[in-house]
Amino acid sequence: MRLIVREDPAAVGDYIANYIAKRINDFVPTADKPFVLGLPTGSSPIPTYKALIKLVKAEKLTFKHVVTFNMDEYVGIPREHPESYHTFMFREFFSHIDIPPSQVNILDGTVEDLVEECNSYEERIKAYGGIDLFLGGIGEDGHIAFNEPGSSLASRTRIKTLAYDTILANARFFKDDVSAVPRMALTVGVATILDSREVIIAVTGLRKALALSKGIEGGVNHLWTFSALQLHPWALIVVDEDATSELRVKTVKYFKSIERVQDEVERNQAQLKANKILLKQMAELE
Ligand SMILES: N[C@@H]1[C@@H](O)[C@H](O)[C@@H](COP(=O)(O)O)O[C@@H]1O
Repeated sequence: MRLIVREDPAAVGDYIANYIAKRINDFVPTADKPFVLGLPTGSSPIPTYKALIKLVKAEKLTFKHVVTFNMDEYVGIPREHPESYHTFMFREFFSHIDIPPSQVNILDGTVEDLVEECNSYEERIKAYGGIDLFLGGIGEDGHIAFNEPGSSLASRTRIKTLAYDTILANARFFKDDVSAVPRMALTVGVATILDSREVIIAVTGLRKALALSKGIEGGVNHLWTFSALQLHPWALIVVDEDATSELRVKTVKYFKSIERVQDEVERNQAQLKANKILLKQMAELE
């Protein structure tokens, strides 16, 4: 696991957007071999979406050959509802980039057979060869997607009853009317996320500080489902300064030193490469 600390949510968004853009561009996706990207809703990924939109508008990135799978969706509110995750994704992201809507996958919480919807979602992910990179956020209680405290760490896409904490936290999107917040959701499981080749989590703000420390400094624990990422070989957590408030100074220093050393290694490698090119040019001149 790596932890990257940036000053504020905007800097977190820029870092993640550039990281994702590099991954997609290096992958060189085609129609036959698309890049498969997992995506979240919530306020945490908004700066990332804004920065990705800028990259697309500057023609430094295209989503033409990217297929997306969203983490979750409420049960029982229509897709057109202003607070459905379907509406959120098109409003905040998809309608501003060049992704063909047919390449967007979002769970449908309005179908009659919800179990079948969840099972076929897993099948669709498998049919694409799995998710290359899953971007996520976390709840204040450390949940990832809608894997509420106590969720199985081996869980797959399924129906979940929301925790009261989550209902209260999400009431802000429903004019603070707690009774209007759906009680259930469809969500990818912890194991679905762990299966992806790479996971990036954005954590910003003081209210996420306790969850961040539990997830990073505590053990793997189903009460803080985000902590399961400790089992992932390629997990990157990108946070702002406020979110580090509950971490030990030593933890923050440790992860900052890793980034510093890595930057040094990359600089040295770039210098070595430049030296080699120079030597080759000199040899050709002789
Ligand atoms: N299902 C979503 C999660 O995927 C998201 O991570 C969380 C945090 O949202 P925010 O980023 O707005 O704090 O909200 C919901 O519970």
